[in-house]
Amino acid sequence: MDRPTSGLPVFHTSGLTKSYQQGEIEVHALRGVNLDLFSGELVVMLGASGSGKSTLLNILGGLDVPTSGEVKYQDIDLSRANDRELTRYRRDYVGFVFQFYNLIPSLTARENVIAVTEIARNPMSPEAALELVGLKQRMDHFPAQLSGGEQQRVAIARAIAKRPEVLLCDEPTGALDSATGTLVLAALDTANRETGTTTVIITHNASIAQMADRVITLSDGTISGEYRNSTRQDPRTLSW
Ligand SMILES: Nc1ncnc2c1ncn2[C@@H]1O[C@H](COP(=O)(O)OP(=O)(O)OP(=O)(O)O)[C@@H](O)[C@H]1O
Repeated sequence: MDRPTSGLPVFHTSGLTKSYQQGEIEVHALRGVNLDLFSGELVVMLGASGSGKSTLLNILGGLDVPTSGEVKYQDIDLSRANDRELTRYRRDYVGFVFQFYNLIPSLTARENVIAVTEIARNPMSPEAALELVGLKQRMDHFPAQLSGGEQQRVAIARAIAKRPEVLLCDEPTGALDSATGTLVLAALDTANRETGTTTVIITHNASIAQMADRVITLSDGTISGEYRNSTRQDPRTLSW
């Protein structure tokens, strides 16, 4: 079933630009992005390599700041926030999932999640987070005893255990084969449905788009396309 989103934008960007100086050359990673993201929706962001996807995600997540333009999370102005405010924003509101899982090798799956829940304001239990991603039976395994897909699901459990308002995923299946990637996408789908966390997944892979409420395409630093799926497809039924 397609889950309606609330209609309230949680993120608002207008005229967002980001440039990097590389020696003599100025690289324009974002060239004026106008975007609203709505509470609870699952957005897939597509685009060729170099189109600006990671740059945009990093700005939404408070890991980077724009060169010009506006970016707001609710009433928090991320374009004007200082380092301390951005750190607090990330800690209190944002979960990240990256292509590489960044788990601590000497800690079990459960302990990797506990490392986050111990410092969160209103966490779910580590066991509940691991169960949500289908790893109930693997909680006491170390990363080296888990497959790539299982490690990524631990990383998702770690990201959602603090009940973030926003879950930002940069190529979460980039290092995985399609069967394993499907389980990771299913974990993200379940986490979004069950926790209501606004979710953005960036990918090169257009076949993932059918699992989204909304699909946004970036080309050359701007939004070149946007559509809403009439129904969200279960990622387990996607072929890619
Ligand atoms: N820290 C940086 N310094 C200089 N240039 C950068 C930096 N980060 C990104 N860029 C440049 O900005 C442009 C957009 O990069 P970005 O990583 O956002 O694209 P992307 O769509 O996520 O690409 P990919 O799919 O390959 O990860 C690219 O030309 C990239 O080389």
